[in-house]
Amino acid sequence: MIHAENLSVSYDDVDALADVDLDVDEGEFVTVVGPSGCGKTTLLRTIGGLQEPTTGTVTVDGDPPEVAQSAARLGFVFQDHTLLPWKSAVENVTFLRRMAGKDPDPAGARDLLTTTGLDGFEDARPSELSGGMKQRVAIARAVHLGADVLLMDEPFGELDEITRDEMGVEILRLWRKNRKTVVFVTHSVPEAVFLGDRCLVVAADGDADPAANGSPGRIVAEFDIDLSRPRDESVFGSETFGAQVARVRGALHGDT
Ligand SMILES: Nc1ncnc2c1ncn2[C@@H]1O[C@H](COP(=O)(O)OP(=O)(O)OP(=O)(O)O)[C@@H](O)[C@H]1O
Repeated sequence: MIHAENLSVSYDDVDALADVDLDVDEGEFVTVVGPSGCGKTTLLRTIGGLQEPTTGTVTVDGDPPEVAQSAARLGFVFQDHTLLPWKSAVENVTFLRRMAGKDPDPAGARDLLTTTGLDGFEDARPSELSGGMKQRVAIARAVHLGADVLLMDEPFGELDEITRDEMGVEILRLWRKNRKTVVFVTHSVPEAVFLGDRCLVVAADGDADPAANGSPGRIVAEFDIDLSRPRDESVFGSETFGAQVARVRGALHGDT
């Protein structure tokens, strides 16, 4: 579904990403974990057609990302939820479909808001919602758009740990139901392991030494996550989960 080959991205004086080869299958949930500044957002933006690669190519279902984006086949969920403050939750959810020229389907949007735990808040404005609730609206909006691919950049980064765990369970439930292809960027190793079929570790040389900089991020390790599905909070206490988290942490610290 997503294919990237020999991808590198440089900004004016920063080499952000290099040598990325990546294939994500249809319906797969891939997580990307790595330290701050290693190029995770750059990777996601490049897959989404928001950033031009310096070298290499990316395709989404065989098309350039810009084509996939304009056909509303890509949905984005970012850390700052970018809801329209003057619109209600349900209007925010229907907005992108309307913009894409699709039937806005408010009844479907209301169902989706119920599924994401926002029953009774469909007509509330963003200012009346907590951070977690706003993020649920943003996720419902991306799913409602009907995109095949969801690109999520630290969507739970601003949330407290308990809400974050709940949102993880929620997103897996939605994913099971809608079977999207997901690329999910996070700083959190446990989150990356809990959510993913596969976890990519991105790091740059010198990440262990924050004073060193200048080298681009690369995919330095990749793990198939060996945890059965469906997964819920009970997974967190399991030995297998702990072992997988340790393996990913090891790779982040350069122990591969
Ligand atoms: N528009 C830009 N112009 C110049 N440099 C940029 C730009 N966007 C990102 N960078 C630089 O590229 C590198 C990678 O940034 P990126 O945001 O992709 O990393 P990240 O892993 O997502 O970081 P974080 O986890 O903190 O969000 C960093 O050195 C960053 O400062």
